[in-house]
Amino acid sequence: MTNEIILELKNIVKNYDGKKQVINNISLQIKKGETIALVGKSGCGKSTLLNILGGFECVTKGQALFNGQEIIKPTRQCVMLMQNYGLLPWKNVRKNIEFAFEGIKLAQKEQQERTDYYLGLVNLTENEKTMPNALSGGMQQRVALARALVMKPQVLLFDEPFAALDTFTRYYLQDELVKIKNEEQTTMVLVTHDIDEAIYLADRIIILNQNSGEIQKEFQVKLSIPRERASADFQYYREAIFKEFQFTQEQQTIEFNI
Ligand SMILES: Nc1ncnc2c1ncn2[C@@H]1O[C@H](COP(=O)(O)OP(=O)(O)OP(=O)(O)O)[C@@H](O)[C@H]1O
Repeated sequence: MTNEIILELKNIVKNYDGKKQVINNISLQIKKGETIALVGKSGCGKSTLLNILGGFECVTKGQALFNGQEIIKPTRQCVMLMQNYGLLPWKNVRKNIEFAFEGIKLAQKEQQERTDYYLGLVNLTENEKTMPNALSGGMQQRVALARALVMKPQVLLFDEPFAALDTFTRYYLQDELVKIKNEEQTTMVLVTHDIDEAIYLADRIIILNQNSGEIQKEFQVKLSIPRERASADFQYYREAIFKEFQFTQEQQTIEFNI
């Protein structure tokens, strides 16, 4: 991670159709190479914040900047990976990855080399001719990851990337992300409901508050990489984050006593 700021939110406010503010005066600076996890209860605005960073939503007030420039539309420098992978079912793995080169001028040789490299990085070299419907969910997500990486983006945005996968596939893909982070120094912002995933991957965890639309708390995760899920230090962060959620629960009115 460097000290250079790559993404910056300056006092942003977001409301849809003039309704309640989903995001209320959030400011955030993200450094080049940093991994940020956005967590919070359902509806607190995590995806909205990610969509603003990706250029899919505009802010109502304030500024969202990428390398100092206002974010106005999605670009190949800041790529979003969705939960549903978005693969083209009629193209094999290799062709799905190469699809990323559509519309850009890049020498054939460079396209081939990049595709080979990232197929290897996500461990899919042997499956390059396989069609998406013959791949497991985890493999499909790895294809989507490789397709994003061949563009050599500066930022990867993930909206609950592994939520649909079983626990062990999720662990495996989390390790893939750690590997990519080490090898590519890509800045990553991920929305997740999984506290362990946040602690395992992030340099910083941002908890958004559902009621106020503000940042409720920030945790700097000062654990060395690779992280040990069963370690006492890991548990320390789990407890601290769970406490944060319980704390807000105590503020709510209890509707049922069973
Ligand atoms: N395009 C939209 N138009 C109107 N309202 C929207 C739109 N997108 C999101 N919202 C509303 O904004 C609020 C925040 O939604 P958002 O999807 O950002 O939350 P989230 O924290 O990602 O939720 P979840 O964890 O359930 O995915 C919700 O109340 C949602 O209904």
